[in-house]
Amino acid sequence: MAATPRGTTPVPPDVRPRLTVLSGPSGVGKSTVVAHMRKEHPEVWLSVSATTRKPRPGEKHGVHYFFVTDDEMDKLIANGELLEWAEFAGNRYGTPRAAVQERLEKGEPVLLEIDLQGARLVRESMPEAQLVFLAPPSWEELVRRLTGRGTEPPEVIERRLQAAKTELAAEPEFDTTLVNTSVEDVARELLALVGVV
Ligand SMILES: Nc1ncnc2c1ncn2[C@@H]1O[C@H](COP(=O)(O)OP(=O)(O)OP(=O)(O)O)[C@@H](O)[C@H]1O
Ligand SMILES: Nc1nc2c(ncn2[C@@H]2O[C@H](COP(=O)(O)O)[C@@H](O)[C@H]2O)c(=O)[nH]1
Repeated sequence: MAATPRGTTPVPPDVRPRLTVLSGPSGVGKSTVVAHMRKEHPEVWLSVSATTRKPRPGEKHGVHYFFVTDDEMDKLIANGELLEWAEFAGNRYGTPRAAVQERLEKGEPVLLEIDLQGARLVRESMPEAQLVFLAPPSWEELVRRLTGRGTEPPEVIERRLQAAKTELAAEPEFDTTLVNTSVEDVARELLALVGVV
C-alpha cells in the first residue's frame, strides 16, 4: 500500500506554510523518512534538537542532536533559547529557537521532527505551521519497528508505547496524516508538503 495522505488539500506554492512539524509515535519511522528525503534533497533544512538523552551508537553531536546535560538544558529553557521543549519517556528535548527563526526570516522552509507535546506548543505559538502526523500501518507493526530497532531496553520501549497510545489518539489534531507503509512514498509526500521546489 502506498503512503496515504488523509485530509491533504493542495496549497498554492506562494501561500505554502514555511514551518512544517512532523510528529508521530516513537518507532513509526520519522527519522527514517526524513533521512530518505534529505538524502535525495539535502536542501531541506531540518532543525537539530537539544536533548538530555544519551547518544545511541552512531549518533553525532550537532548532527542528530545537540546532546546536553540536565544543567545545560535548564539554562537553554531559562534563557528562552528553545522554541518549544518537552519531556518524553524520561528525557527532555527542545528546538533551538535562533536557527529556526533565521531560516523563517529568510523565507526558507523549516522542518521540525518533534513529539506531540512539542507539536501542540508550536501550534499555539505559530498557528500558521502545518502539522503532519506520521502513522503506522498497524499497532503490531509499530511495536515490531520500535522493538526491532534495538536501541532501547524493554522498560523504555514500554514507556514509549504507552506514550504512543496518547499520540495515536491525537491524530485528528493534525492537518495531514501520512501512513508509513513505504518509506519512499512517504518521503515523496512529505517533500511536497514541506514545499521545497
Ligand atoms: N516503512 C517502513 N517499513 C519498515 N520499517 C520501517 C519503515 N520506516 C521505518 N522503519 C524502521 O522502523 C524503525 C524505527 O524507525 P525510526 O527510528 O525512523 O522511527 P522514529 O519515528 O524516528 O522513532 P523515534 O521517535 O523513537 O526517534 C527503524 O528500525 C526503521 O528502519
Ligand atoms: N518536543 C520535542 N520533541 C522532540 C524534539 N526532538 C526530538 N523529539 C521527539 O522525541 C521523541 C524521542 O526521540 P528519540 O530520538 O529519543 O527516539 C521523538 O518523538 C522525537 O520526535 C524536540 O526538539 N522537541
